[in-house]
Amino acid sequence: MPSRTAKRKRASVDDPAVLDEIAHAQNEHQLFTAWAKLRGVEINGVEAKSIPGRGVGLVTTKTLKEGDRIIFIPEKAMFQPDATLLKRNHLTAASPQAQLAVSALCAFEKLDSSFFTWQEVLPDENDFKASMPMYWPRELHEFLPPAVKQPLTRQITDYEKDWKAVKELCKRRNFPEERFKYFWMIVNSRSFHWKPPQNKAGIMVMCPFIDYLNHGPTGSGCNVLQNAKGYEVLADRSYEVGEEILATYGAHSNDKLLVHYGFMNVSPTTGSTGADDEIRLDAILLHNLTDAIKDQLQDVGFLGGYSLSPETGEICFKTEVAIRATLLTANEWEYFVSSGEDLSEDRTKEVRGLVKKWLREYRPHVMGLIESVEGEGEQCWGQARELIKARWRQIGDAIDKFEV
Ligand SMILES: C[S@@+](CC[C@H](N)C(=O)[O-])C[C@H]1O[C@@H](n2cnc3c(N)ncnc32)[C@H](O)[C@@H]1O
Repeated sequence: MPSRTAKRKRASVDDPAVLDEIAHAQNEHQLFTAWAKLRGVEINGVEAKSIPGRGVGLVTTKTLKEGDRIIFIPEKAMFQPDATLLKRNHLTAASPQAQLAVSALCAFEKLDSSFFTWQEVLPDENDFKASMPMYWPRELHEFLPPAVKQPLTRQITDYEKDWKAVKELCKRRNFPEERFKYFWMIVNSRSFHWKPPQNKAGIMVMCPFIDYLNHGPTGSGCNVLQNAKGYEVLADRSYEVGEEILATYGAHSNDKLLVHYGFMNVSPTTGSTGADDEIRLDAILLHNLTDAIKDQLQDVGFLGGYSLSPETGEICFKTEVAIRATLLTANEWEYFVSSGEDLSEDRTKEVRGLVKKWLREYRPHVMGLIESVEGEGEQCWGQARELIKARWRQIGDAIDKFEV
């Protein structure tokens, strides 16, 4: 039988401790934390705090041991798509993101919304305009590296399809497109996948409080696990008081982090962009490969998807294959494709030498782009311009560091 203390951990509407927290809340984050507890969220030893350059994040208020449960979000505390609304408006076939975004829009924007306290701690449209490429004007998109443009184009296509699906409902309820777009972006940057028990279909949900967790690269985040009752966050190591707790959103490159979350991973001490980052080489390689070689690569599924790790200086296997296609005989090349090894002597140096030559030839283009982002045009969209320049500088640094 669970002990009384264990039972008391979950707050109820008349929990005096939580009511006291509400009465003494000094800011919107403390109020929201108490509100989340009333919805059933369990919080152990962390609080929401401003983190320079990261908005708000979760910081420990006591020492924690590895494996300690820091947060628990029961299913009932999650914000889920509104099945009735979706059915009535024939939106059950819309994308999971559209379903959750339009449900959140309708629930959060109601005059008597019970989500007001949550809304108060979410980023606003201006935050998104400053950081999310989807919000930037098309003229600025032109300056983005190709590896950012690619997921951005996909994101815009997905968004447009979702807007088309919900447009009628939004019109009927007098929600301008900007409000749907805002909730679409909220869902994009802070939702979770939830697989309800009893084999029901998986859905996208929003989880109050857990969505304060900022991202850390692979290996630096706490453990966010799903069980039959909800989501829990466990300490991945021991923590001292005042440390930020991170979660890993995925092993994403800075290109993807920028498009989907509006930031890039950079170590404040070393400037390193971390082991998850990669510099895409497609634009460079595809510019230099002949059409015949491209056809050859296409046949074996190796056309595109080339990358360089800025952390280790390694080039990916696809790049190795593509460059070897220009250097080896058909027999030697096929042997490498199937075994990952050179048939006779090791050609790695030659391969890297050619990559270095092509990277050097591309370098002035990087400089030129940094200068043109700075140059002409109005100086509005300042933060957007800084982000674009920062990514080009990271690409430039990786090129400069590349050794044969
Ligand atoms: C799930 S929310 C995390 C909470 C958020 N910081 C806030 O203030 O509400 C995700 C957003 O947090 C910010 N973020 C997360 N991790 C970050 C990091 N490592 N560096 C900078 N910003 C980060 C980005 O704006 C991202 O879109």
